[in-house]
Amino acid sequence: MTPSTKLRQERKHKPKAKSAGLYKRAFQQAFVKLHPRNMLKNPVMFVVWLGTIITALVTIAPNLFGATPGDNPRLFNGLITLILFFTIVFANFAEAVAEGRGKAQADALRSAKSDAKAKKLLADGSIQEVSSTALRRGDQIKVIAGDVIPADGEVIKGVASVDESAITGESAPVLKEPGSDIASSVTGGTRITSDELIIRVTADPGQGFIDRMIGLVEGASRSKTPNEIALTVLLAVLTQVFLVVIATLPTVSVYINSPISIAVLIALLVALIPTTIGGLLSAIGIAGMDRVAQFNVIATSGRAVEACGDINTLILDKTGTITLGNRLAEEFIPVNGHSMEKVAKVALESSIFDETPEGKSIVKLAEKLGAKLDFDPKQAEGIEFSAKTRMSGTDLANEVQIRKGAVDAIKGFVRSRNGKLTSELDITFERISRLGGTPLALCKNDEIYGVIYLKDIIKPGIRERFDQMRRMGIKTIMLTGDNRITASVIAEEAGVDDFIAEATPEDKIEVIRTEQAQGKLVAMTGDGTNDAPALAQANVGVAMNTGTQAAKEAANMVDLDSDPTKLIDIVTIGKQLLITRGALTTFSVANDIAKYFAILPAIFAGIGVGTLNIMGLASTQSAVLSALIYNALVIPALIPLALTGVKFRPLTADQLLQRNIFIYGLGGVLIPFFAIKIIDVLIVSIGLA
Ligand SMILES: Nc1ncnc2c1ncn2[C@@H]1O[C@H](COP(=O)(O)OP(=O)(O)OP(=O)(O)O)[C@@H](O)[C@H]1O
Ligand SMILES: [K+]
Ligand SMILES: [Mg+2]
Repeated sequence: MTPSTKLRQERKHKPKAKSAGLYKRAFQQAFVKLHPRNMLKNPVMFVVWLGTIITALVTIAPNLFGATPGDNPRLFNGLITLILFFTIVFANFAEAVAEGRGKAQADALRSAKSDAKAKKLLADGSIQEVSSTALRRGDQIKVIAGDVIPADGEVIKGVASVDESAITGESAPVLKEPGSDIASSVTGGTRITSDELIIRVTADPGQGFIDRMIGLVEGASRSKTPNEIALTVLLAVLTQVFLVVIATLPTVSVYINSPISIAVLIALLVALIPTTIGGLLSAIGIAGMDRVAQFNVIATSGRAVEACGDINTLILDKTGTITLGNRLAEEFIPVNGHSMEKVAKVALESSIFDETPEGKSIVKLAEKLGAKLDFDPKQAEGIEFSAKTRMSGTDLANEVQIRKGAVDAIKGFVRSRNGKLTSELDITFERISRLGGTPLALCKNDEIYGVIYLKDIIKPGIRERFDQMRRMGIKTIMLTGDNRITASVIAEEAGVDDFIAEATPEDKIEVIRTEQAQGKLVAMTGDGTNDAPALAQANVGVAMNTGTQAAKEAANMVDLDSDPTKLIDIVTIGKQLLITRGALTTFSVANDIAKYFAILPAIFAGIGVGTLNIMGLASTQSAVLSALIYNALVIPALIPLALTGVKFRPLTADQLLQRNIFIYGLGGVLIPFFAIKIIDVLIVSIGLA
């Protein structure tokens, strides 16, 4: 099995045998994590950790803090110590399982990485073999067929095919060549399968794409997100409040002449502080990033995944996102009395240097119609398409300028040369646009020859996805460089909430800023260098892996499959992460009510307040033990939910909140009543209390 197929399988489905090993390792890790330095990171569990030490002490010396009530304090204190210890181990286990899934992925990635030798080009043109770790940004290297590309870089010379399956899992080779934004970027760890390339290194060792991916999936650079920090602080405050309340109990108990043992006090404290969510919190966060990775999306931070859950506005471009994107020339429509032969010839001339799919399809259609070049391309110059000019074309030696592009752009070009504009052009433009196609006007100097009809198809099922977004309360905006009519037809058909046509790269940032100024969180997906500023401006920017280096660096997520509609899945995962955290917090806090009623009678046992024992538990000791055992077991019981997330439904945030408070709040109050009662019956029957 090659590393890449291995990686791919890892991503798509995890074999069962592997997960057995994963749990075993996680269990070992759970004990390693008992180190106080690690425990200090989690205030709630640290309190349990301190409690365990104290109960261990009073197991050895029951009268350490004064005489203890009860028949066999050693056994009782020993049992509490054991249960508390496992409460911590279970919490550590949850985190270790979540981390372990990432580690398995990182191992697969590492096997795709090579420490191969690199052929470095020296200033005098000679080649020196160096270790790939010796390469620096700006170095030039040579790779030949069969080599693993030793570093991330940009092709400056040569044309070759590269197998990128180590990253994308897609085995079809990709053509790499200089110049074109997209095709010129290569990733270290991928393999060149034909010819040779000269590459300028763009990343220092350890900073490359695969290195970053490994770091991310391993959680090395996973820092707590603002939401997570806020919740940790809240849980710490809650813990402190309970600590103060319980610290006052001994005074009260002396006053009412009902002495309470230190072990019972600690048991009550641990039962009341939010150990369930405290124990599962980091596992939930790690699992969120992991789920995004399962979708073949690399998030640069947990914060980015989380931000997805709060997104109000989703900005998508038209071509390739809402439509299939293989915008191909369907037809040439002559205007101003020109013949089809003439139009096909000018169309061919306009596109011989155009490497975009649009350009290549125009050449193909023109050649099919019999068009031939009557000049030497070496004597001509290609004018590359840019999103700003919305035109491309060819300049001939004799000052002849051939252009094709957005109709208003070409009209501007012809007008500036005092050319004549006719209504025939406008009619054709409108007819194509109404079909949802993209019309490109075609001109040679000041003369318009015809219109090229670029046909594109809306992706199947996209309408349903936008409906789903709407139900979640997310507004969708289509942003396109195309004309208003085409944009409105596609927007209508696809069912987006709003659209903006004839958008320049500057407009894209402006749209995002406007939304953000209204307090909205914006997600956007894009692939071009001209999308980079907008990707950086958006709260969540998802770059396509096929996109340019600039786009990938500006974004906070990279989609390895380059499927722009995945933004919709990522938003779902982000939402799910926030919902899961909220649901388990609700459940954790609601649990306290039952645990409180279970332990309370034990506190006041000395004054015989039997009526407080509403759960009818066997004895004060069995009540304390049952509540604590439940408290410990609920953590591993909820690990699967913490890792896979609460099932997601496309509802608005308010509807979801109500629903979850109902399910996890009410469930959280009721479940422990039954569970603690059952545990009580069990431990009495085996004679533990
Ligand atoms: N190769 C090309 N040559 C000339 N003109 C082009 C070419 N490709 C696109 N155009 C014109 O430029 C306009 C803007 O194209 P561009 O690809 O920048 O759109 P965009 O802003 O990325 O939006 P979208 O991808 O949603 O269409 C197109 O609508 C078309 O009229
Ligand atoms: K608790
Ligand atoms: Mg585009």
